[in-house]
Amino acid sequence: MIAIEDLAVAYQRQKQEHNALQNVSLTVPQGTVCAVIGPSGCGKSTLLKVVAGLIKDYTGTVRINGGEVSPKKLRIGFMPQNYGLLPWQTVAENIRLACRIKDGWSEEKAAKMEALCQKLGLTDLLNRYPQELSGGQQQRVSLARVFLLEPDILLMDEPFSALDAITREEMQDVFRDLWEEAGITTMLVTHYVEEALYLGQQIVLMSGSPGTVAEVMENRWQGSRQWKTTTEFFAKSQELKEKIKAMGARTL
Ligand SMILES: Nc1ncnc2c1ncn2[C@@H]1O[C@H](COP(=O)(O)OP(=O)(O)OP(=O)(O)O)[C@@H](O)[C@H]1O
Repeated sequence: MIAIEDLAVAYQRQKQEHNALQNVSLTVPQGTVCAVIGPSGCGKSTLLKVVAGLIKDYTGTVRINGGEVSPKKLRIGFMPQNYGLLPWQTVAENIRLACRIKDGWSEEKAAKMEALCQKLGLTDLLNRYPQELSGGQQQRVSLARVFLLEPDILLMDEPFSALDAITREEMQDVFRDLWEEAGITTMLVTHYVEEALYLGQQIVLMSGSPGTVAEVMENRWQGSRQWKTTTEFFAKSQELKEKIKAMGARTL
């Protein structure tokens, strides 16, 4: 579980403090996906960086499974928008990387990696380098790496936004299938309201600036392909887009 209470973050710019986040409180229950949406610059990435332990200078409390945010003690899976692959390492080396650092390598991990690669269609690409792959393939490598790690929490910062619409939807399904098996507590930052409505059990709408939680919605249809084709889904998407537009931002 991720529990955030009264979080505030300020950045220093030109010798002045600028509040990026203020009064942010939210809870992500164990084994659920929380989708965070909101206008550009409202502090979504800042929020993820705090939970990832990358930003330590904040006020308020952030607890993961009841304890402090400690990347040394916890397994934190982080998927950035640009996939975060090392260009000088092959696909296989990239997938093994996080596991090797955390646990060393084992036969069990090798078997799990083989199964994941088969599921993700990566078996024939293992000796290639990231720059020899399409965006969708790179995204699959990034997913294989993070699911092989079996993290305590998974943080995804606009993971599918660099992909074309068809590949993006395909990758949402791939993620949904992997997540359903692993049930990892996940925070997903996205610009796409449809993605939030498809993948998030909880949808957190943030407003800026400083960024704060404007609304929290429960979404009991999460993960349902059928829900994506309903007029209700379309209406809900429009409603969310209007809310974000009303905050003075463009959304997709
Ligand atoms: N390192 C930094 N130093 C100073 N200001 C920063 C820094 N990083 C972000 N900011 C500012 O903090 C605010 C929140 O930024 P953040 O990247 O968290 O927003 P975001 O909601 O993720 O934006 P986007 O949707 O465009 O990616 C913005 O006003 C941004 O300009």
